Amino acid sequence: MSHAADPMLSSLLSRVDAVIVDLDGTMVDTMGDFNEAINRMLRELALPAIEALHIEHMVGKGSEHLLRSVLKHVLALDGIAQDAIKSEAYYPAAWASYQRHYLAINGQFAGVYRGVEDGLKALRARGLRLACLTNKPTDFALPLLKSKGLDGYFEKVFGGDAFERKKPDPLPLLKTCEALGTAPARTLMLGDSSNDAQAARAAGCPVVLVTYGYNHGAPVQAVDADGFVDSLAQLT
Ligand SMILES: O=C(O)COP(=O)(O)O
Ligand SMILES: [Mg+2]
Repeated sequence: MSHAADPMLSSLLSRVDAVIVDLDGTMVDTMGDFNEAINRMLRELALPAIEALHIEHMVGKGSEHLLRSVLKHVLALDGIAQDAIKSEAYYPAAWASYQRHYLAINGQFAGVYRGVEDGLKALRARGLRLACLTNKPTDFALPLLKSKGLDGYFEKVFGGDAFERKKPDPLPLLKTCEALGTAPARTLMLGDSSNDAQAARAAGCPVVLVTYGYNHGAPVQAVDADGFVDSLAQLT
């Protein structure tokens, strides 16, 4: 599908040397993987199942945060101190089980969004350097990118465990710019959620968000960003 060139996007792309691309909700629709791995883990721990819709609102701040939110939800906890202790008691077993199940199904219930490969090819054709920066653990991200044929586009891939803090903290973006050797002001963040946008703003990177990903159940257009695209193909 061809898209009319967007003057705002063209101007933005002409002012950057590199693009940092988010993974979940931006390149790959991983909700099926999250749903499958989480519910296999819950079954193993004899806990109640959770619906995909609830999971979608919990994705974005890394797997540790996701699991803590899931445990709190299925244990129907209300946040008092006693509940935190109860939820934490499940956490080590939940984390071990979740990792095992996620790695076993990684990519099987996930698909690359339409327009992603065309968009990445176009960015490379402009001579832009590409890095993937996700809050997903690096050990989940690397095999996923490979199985979806996306690994070859990126010079660097950093997961949520690569640095001391995750997005929305600016640190992972600043470290990625450092690894690419590019100035933050000339490095575009391409993501799907407020985590990506807040991290980009704080790092001094321009930011464009896709409109189809996971933004904690909130409308992404309300997030402070430099632009929005319905498909990465709009970057062509
Ligand atoms: O795993 C997550 O929490 C989200 O990952 P993302 O940073 O690629 O969107
Ligand atoms: Mg994302």
